[in-house]
Amino acid sequence: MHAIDCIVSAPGKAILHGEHAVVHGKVALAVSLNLRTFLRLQATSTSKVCINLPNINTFLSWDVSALQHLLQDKTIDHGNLKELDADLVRRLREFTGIEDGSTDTRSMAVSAFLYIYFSVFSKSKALPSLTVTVWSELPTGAGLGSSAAYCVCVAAALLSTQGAVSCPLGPDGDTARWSGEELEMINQWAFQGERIIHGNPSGVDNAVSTWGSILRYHAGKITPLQRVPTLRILLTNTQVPRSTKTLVAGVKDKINKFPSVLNPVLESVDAVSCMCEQTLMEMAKGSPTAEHYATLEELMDINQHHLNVMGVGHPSLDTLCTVTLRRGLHSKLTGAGGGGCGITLLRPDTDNAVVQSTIQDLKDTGYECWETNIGVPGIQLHSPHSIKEEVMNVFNSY
Ligand SMILES: Nc1ncnc2c1ncn2[C@@H]1O[C@H](COP(=O)(O)OP(=O)(O)O)[C@@H](O)[C@H]1O
Ligand SMILES: C[C@@](O)(CCOP(=O)(O)O)CC(=O)O
Ligand SMILES: [Mg+2]
Repeated sequence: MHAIDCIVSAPGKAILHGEHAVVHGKVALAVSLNLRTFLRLQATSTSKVCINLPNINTFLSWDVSALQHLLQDKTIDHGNLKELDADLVRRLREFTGIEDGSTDTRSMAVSAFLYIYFSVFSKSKALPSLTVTVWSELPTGAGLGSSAAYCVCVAAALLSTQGAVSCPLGPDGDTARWSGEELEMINQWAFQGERIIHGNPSGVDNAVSTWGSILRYHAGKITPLQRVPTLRILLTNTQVPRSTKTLVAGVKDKINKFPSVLNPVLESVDAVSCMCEQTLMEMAKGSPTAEHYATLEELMDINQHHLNVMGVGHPSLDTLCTVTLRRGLHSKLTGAGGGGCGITLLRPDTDNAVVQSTIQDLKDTGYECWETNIGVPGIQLHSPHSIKEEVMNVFNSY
């Protein structure tokens, strides 16, 4: 089979409320971020599948014939996106030598790519020869959904090149989006990749990366928030590395150990998400008041305490909260926690001098910090001339 060239990009996300609780069926609110992952797929005639992942210093290739061998006598149930195909996972492990439960960056990225590649192309007569290069503006493993943006890009590019979804870019178009039905398919395949990387993902990250904007996510149900006030958010990366898979597993262990203690905490997080949603809707209807912002700030403080109770806090995140509170600003971790990133809510009238001093305080602590834009579009298809020079330069160096 001959693949078709394409370039796609998908955004990262910040979870306003509900991380971890969402894995256990509670409500989460999440927003897309203006930091994107870009993927270029090139059809080749080298009889090889090559992946270039410069963010994680991984450059690998396999002979298509060896990959074809792995699929021998294997039937893949394409309709079953409810769970991972355990036999395919086992074959992949044997082929790559990656151990079960591995949480190292390279193993997870390679396994997720190969899993989606095999599943998508196993229907085709022959596996295609191609080169995939992925480069991201997102920090990897820092709570901003880089794994989901990666999986959404891989799923969209492979499904497009296979023909399972269209290539909606016209001859003169710069960027294009897929139909709702096609996005649903991309999202489901990306979720399979997230299962490899997160172990037991809720699906909120891949949903935001696929659809973009601001979403309420509850037990697989995705509801875009129609009207929200403009939110100003400061993002801080504590630079403390952590693994989502390990943190998610740790919360599950705690719930199993102390169900009567942890279940009410999850219920309370659910209430925080719902109250935040309600407040945002009220703010969008009329003119937002200082009281509305005070409520949003208090909810952030409460949820940060919940997350500490779940065991996903970190001294670096405590420092973030303390440093920002000295300037009157409220913060919480975002994503899986254990280090990684936090968000700080700014009011529309927060003085620029206060913002700049806070950013400086956090930089002095050794953190990266910047004001971000939220609510950007989800997965997109790009023409090569619409891609930023910086990204094209990365692509062209492989
Ligand atoms: N640009 C990228 N290139 C290759 N792998 C990536 C990229 N972005 C994310 N990943 C994969 O996702 C993993 C990080 O996922 P995770 O621990 O869920 O953190 P987060 O999603 O918060 O960034 C990395 O270890 C890697 O396997
Ligand atoms: C902790 C969790 O709620 C979000 C994880 O986000 P991230 O991988 O840390 O960006 C897990 C999930 O929803 O699958
Ligand atoms: Mg992730």
